[in-house]
Amino acid sequence: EYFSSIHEMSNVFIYEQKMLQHIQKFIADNERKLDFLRARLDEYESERSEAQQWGIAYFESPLNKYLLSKRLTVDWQRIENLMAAATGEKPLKRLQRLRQRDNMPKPEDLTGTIDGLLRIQFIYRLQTKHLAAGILDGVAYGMQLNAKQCLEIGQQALTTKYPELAHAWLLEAHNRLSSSDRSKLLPHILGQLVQVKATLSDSRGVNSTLEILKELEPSSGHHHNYEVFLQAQTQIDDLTLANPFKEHEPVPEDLSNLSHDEIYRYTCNGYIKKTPPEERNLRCGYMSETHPFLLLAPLKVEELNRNPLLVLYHDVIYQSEIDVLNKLNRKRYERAGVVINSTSTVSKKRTSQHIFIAATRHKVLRTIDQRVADMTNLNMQYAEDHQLADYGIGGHYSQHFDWFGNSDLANSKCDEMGNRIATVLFYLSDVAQGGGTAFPILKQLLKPKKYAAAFWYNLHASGKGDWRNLHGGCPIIVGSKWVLNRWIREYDQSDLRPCDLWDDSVFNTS
Ligand SMILES: O=C(O)CCC(=O)C(=O)O
Ligand SMILES: [Fe+2]
Repeated sequence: EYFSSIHEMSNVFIYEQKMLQHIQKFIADNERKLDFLRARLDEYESERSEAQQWGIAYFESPLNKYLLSKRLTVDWQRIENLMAAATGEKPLKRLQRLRQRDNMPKPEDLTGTIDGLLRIQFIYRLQTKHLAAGILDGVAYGMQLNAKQCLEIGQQALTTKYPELAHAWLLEAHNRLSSSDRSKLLPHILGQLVQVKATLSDSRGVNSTLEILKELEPSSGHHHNYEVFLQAQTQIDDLTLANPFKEHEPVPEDLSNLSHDEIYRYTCNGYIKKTPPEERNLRCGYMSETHPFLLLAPLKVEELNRNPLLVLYHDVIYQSEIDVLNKLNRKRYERAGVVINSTSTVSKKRTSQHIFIAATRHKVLRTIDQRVADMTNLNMQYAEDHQLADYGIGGHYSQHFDWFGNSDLANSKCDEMGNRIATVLFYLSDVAQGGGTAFPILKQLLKPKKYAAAFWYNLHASGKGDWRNLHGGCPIIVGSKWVLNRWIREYDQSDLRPCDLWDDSVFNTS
């Protein structure tokens, strides 16, 4: 979807360093040329002023005649050639080549970046004035956005689906106007505000604004005087102060009656969570019951939900194993980069990158699977390939079920291995801010914790998909996220998780 992987960003950051060197070369080449031309200018001027002192007698000397004719032929020709020559072509070509590289951000990546930022702002209810001041969810990053950048974000918020955020960004652009960009940007801000009003079906103050905008148009013949600007200025206040509104909708008092999108959002941002009485019965401790080996090496397990079961195992993957996964990941990734050369494919890969690796590829993958078998008491012979996923800034995976529904069944995704009975999700990295795994119906938000793994069943004992395990990866605010999915299939689990006609979903009403 967009330019987001930290790996790619650091690559193009290095290219930018080279691009700076090419500008330096370009400037140096041109300066040398200008220095040469300046020297000739001085030289010819002094020769001419000498000639002028001589007067007409100057031309009587054959030597002077020679000098003048030489100048006007050979020397001036050289100067003409030099002036006509494209100087700095080489650094320019090199610069262009760098900018044409596949992994350079394209215009659609820029809009994607802004979309990601708006999604983060919307989901985590971040305030525009904080974002513009470089504060992300309470953490200050020591940078500021200028009026023009705020205007650009506001414009895009309007074309996407966030008119309230557009409004807030346009006001922020207005607050951040400097005296030098005021005359240029103010009309744009006002024009966009009028469109926001139209989107919000609020016509108050729109007509008078349109009149002012007409006055501000360069073609209107009016000189841009201070008066009109003052009017425009107060118009912004009229447009907004008269109609104060919130950039984020108020949090509903009753969070139990919302759409899937909304409960997911309120779980990501922490408004939906278990109450202390709901948490009271959950256990936490060392698990040693599933496998004899675990009596020797018990696993630290935290129960996050009882029915349906959702648990988090701590410290169940090692750094040495993550290092191997990283190598396997990188190799595959580079190869994919060579095969895929159409731009859209490249930009799609940037959302969050998923790759599947067969357990046969490396011993470590089989060791991990043995541990998963101990953790889940399930048979790993019928599991899908290991799936590694990378998320960058703003990267997310909206709410979904891991089990296959009827349409997937029809597509025969659910082959002889059956449906996905359970999921084990390993966190291979910490995430600085955001990026939790949200289970809105279970009211749980799992913060990625490196070396930990979440485990849950996707199916009821009857084999029917359990919709209570609706979940998703919340957008990353700061940092990147790397996970490993183990999807375990139904086939051959009957000894371990006996099939049952009994369907526990009937106890859950909604
Ligand atoms: O990244 C996450 O937190 C969730 C990932 C997930 O649900 C999936 O890959 O199916
Ligand atoms: Fe999932």
